[in-house]
Amino acid sequence: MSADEKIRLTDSTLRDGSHAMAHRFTEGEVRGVVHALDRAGVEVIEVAHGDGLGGSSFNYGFSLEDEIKLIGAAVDEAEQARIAVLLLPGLGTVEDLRQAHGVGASVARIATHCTEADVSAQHFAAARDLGMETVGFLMLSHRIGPAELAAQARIMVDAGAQCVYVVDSAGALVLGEAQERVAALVKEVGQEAQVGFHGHQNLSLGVANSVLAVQNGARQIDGALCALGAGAGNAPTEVVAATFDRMGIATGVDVQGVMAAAQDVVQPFLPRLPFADRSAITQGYAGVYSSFLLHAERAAERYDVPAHAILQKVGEAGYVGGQEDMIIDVALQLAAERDGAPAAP
Ligand SMILES: C[C@H](O)CC(=O)C(=O)O
Ligand SMILES: [Mn+2]
Repeated sequence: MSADEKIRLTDSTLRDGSHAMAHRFTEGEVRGVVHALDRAGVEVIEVAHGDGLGGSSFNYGFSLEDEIKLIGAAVDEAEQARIAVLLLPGLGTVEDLRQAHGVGASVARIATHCTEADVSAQHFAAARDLGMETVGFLMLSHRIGPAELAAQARIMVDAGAQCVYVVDSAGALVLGEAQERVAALVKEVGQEAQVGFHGHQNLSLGVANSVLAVQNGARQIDGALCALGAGAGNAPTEVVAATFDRMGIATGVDVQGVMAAAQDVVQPFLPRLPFADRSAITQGYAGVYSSFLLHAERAAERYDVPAHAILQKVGEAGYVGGQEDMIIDVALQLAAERDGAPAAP
């Protein structure tokens, strides 16, 4: 990496943080966060339902406010930052992408399970036709090895992705595991596209893994203010910015500005600070999708079984995003075992 090369930080407080907020962001909160991040020099700010465009539903949780309205408000508030949206093919549609683009979103992040990059082709093509910048998101990247993951990144780049992310959705990658995956992607697609890293804090390694990602060639890194994100949260943007600055890794971000944004803008509206409690640690330990946390907590309360026990079983079963209903199934099985009833077939 040359000394004048900058690492681009994308802040996902207003998208991944939507999980931790049970998708209850108000327009005022969105405007406040975008204003602070934009003035601090963060180049890309992601805004959407936690599960991406079209996520507001019974299965994933209803948004308080219409996401297209929130995206439009973010665009209106930003002076230099570009507004990104996330889209999971099958959950969000090309029409959702058009609407987001229509109100000014200019970066399309298309997310698939790490083995299913092929379902993203139509969405990358649509995003490129709209003139949007394209980013691929390989979720639950710990589930497959570096070579297989690089092959999936190749599919996304051939479909039109300009950057592909190693997405540690479960916060399960431990240091070298993150590093190897990033290096494999850089080797496979580095001539044509950038590589990014999206870390979660379930094992408290989001920041360390982000540093290793940069040292292995990643050029885009995600964070969220106050770590606001699913599970124990994301790598905190303000900590990533401060750490990178200490290491001489240029981001163009004003460290004092993002620290102030976290403490003065985000912290006051948080229902709870993201925290590596037993459930969130279990997510990292057992490799569970971070956004399953609130679903597991609700099922735990309803069926009077521990959330961490549900998450452990969910990890053993290998469920992926979109299988939120299986959390109820697992909770019912645990309740039946507790009551001495025969387990369901
Ligand atoms: C839809 C997920 O929340 C995307 C993400 O941020 C992750 O997998 O991590
Ligand atoms: Mn995430």
